[in-house]
Amino acid sequence: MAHSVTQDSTIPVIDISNPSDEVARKVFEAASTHGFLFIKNDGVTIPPKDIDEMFKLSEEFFSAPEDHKAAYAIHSDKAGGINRGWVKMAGESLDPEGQKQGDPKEAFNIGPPQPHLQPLPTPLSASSSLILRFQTACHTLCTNLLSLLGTALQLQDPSYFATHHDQSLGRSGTIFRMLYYPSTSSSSQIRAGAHSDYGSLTLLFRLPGQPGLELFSPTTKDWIPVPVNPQPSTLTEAPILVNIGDLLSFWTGGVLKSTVHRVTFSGGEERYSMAYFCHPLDGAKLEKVRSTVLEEADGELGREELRSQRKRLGLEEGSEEVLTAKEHLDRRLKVTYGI
Ligand SMILES: O=C(O)CCC(=O)C(=O)O
Ligand SMILES: [Fe+2]
Repeated sequence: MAHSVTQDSTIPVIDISNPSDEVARKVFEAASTHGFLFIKNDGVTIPPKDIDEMFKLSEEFFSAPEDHKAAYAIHSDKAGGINRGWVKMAGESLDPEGQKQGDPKEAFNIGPPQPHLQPLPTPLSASSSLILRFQTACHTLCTNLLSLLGTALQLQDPSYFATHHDQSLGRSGTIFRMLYYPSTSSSSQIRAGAHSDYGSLTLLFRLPGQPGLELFSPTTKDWIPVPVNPQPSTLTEAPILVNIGDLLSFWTGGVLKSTVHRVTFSGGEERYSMAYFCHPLDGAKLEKVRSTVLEEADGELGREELRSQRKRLGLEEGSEEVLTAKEHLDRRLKVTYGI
C-alpha cells in the first residue's frame, strides 16, 4: 500500500462503524499526516448522553470548595496513588521549558477500574457506575482504533497494538482526566502548554462554544485551531477527537505523528474538557514494529520528532535502548510534576 501525503490540512471525520481495509487506510492516513482525526459518533460506542452527563458531573465537582478537592490531591494515598486525583491550579506544566508558571487549569485523574475503581470524592463517588461505563466505552473505542491501525500497517498480527492494551492482562498507565480551565482576565495566552501526549492514543471531548485547542501542523509548521464540531450542518453530535500519542510514534518509527498541541485563551471564558489517555500495558516494549507499510512510508518528519523525543527522555543519541511503556511514563511524569 503506497502512502501518499495529503495536501488537505483539514482533519477528516471518519466513520469507523463498519470497519474495512478502506476505513483502516483512512485512519492511518490521518494519523500519519496530522496525528489528529475525528471519529463520527455512532451514538452507541460512547453514547452522547453519557458524554453530556460526564460534563455535568465535572462541572459539579470542580465547583466544590478547594479543601474538598485538595483532600484527594494528585499522587496522594487517599486518591489512589501516583498520577491519580486532583491537580490544583497551576499544579502542572505541560511545557516546562516554555512556561515560567504552571498551566492555569485544574484536573482530576481517574485510573482504570482494575482491580477496582480508586476512591473518589463526592459528587464523583455517587456516579461511579457512569464513570466506569464511560471509561470502558472509551477503552473500547481506543481498542477499535488500534485494530484498524494494525490492519492498515499490515502487521503479521493485526491485533498486536490492541492486545497490548488489554486491561484484563495487567496494569497500564491509562488515565481518564477531567479538565477545568477557569475564566480569567489574565493577559497570558496559554491555558495548556505545548506538548505531545504521553500514551498511545488520546480521545478528547470538548464543548461547543469553548474553543482554544490548537495543533502544531507537522507539515506546515504553524498552529491550527481544532474545531469542536467541524461539520455542524451535517453532524448533530460532535465527533470524537482522537490524537496519536508518543508511544504509537515510537512503535512506528515516527510514521504515526504524536503531534504537538496546546490550549490558548480564545476569549478567556471558562472551559471544560475531558481526555482519555490510552496507554499500553506497563511491560510493553516501545520498539518499532515490523511492517512493510512503514518501510515504504516517508517518515523523515516523524524520525526528526522521534529523535527529539528520545533526547528529551534522556536517551543517548544513536543509542538503541528500548524503553518499556512504564519506564517512558515514569520519565514523562517526572518532568511534568517533578516526582
Ligand atoms: O483541553 C483540551 O482541549 C486539551 C488538553 C490536552 O491536550 C491534554 O490534557 O493533554
Ligand atoms: Fe494533550
